[in-house]
Amino acid sequence: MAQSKEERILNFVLQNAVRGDPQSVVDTIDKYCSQKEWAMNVGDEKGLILDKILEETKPSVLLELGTYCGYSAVRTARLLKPSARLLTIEFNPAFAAIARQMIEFAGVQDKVKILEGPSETIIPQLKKKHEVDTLDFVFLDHWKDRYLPDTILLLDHGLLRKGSVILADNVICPGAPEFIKYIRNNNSFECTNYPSHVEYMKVKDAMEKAVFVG
Ligand SMILES: O=C(c1ccccc1)c1ccc(O)c(O)c1[N+](=O)[O-]
Ligand SMILES: [Mg+2]
Repeated sequence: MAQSKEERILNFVLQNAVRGDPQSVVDTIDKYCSQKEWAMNVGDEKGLILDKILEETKPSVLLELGTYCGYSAVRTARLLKPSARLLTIEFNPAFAAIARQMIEFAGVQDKVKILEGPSETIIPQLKKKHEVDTLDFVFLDHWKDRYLPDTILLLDHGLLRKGSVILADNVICPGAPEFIKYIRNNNSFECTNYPSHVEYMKVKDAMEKAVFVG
């Protein structure tokens, strides 16, 4: 059976990156996806914005929506303190299987747990089933029309606290207009926009940071 693009990305990493070295995994995925096949990783340019906000926030409990091949999970985990934990939700079982292998190869499996299934099902389970109190950091990078309903779910289930940071990818391309309209008009959030480009392309994109102020 023909290999999927995601399998080709994983195999390129297994053959070219250094086991246990998350930076080499990130760099190798960026090399493949910028030179061989485009893929929807947050990428090197927006990845530096993610890095900076993680280093400012120093989160202990993190949630990512949209694991894909595990690029941003590895990129995030490489910056976390040893006791920090990242929960990452992926709807697509094939992507989750690739990400699991990517995360294990990078050696960050002790910090990262993949939760397979729909975000609308898993978010309400975070407190009781996954022992989350509140989230310090949330990275939105899944279906763009889920950004707003899932943010509302996080609020409704008491998963945000004063200072919780939401970082959303792709608020220009493909775009998340309903999310942006809601979050920028809600006094419970302080928003900052970070202009950038779609990963591995010259097309304009941006990330939006929204800090929950209670
Ligand atoms: O929606 C797409 C998309 C649409 C069409 C074809 C390929 C990808 C996309 C593009 C860039 C992203 O950074 C990203 O996170 C996504 N996504 O699906 O979550
Ligand atoms: Mg994205």
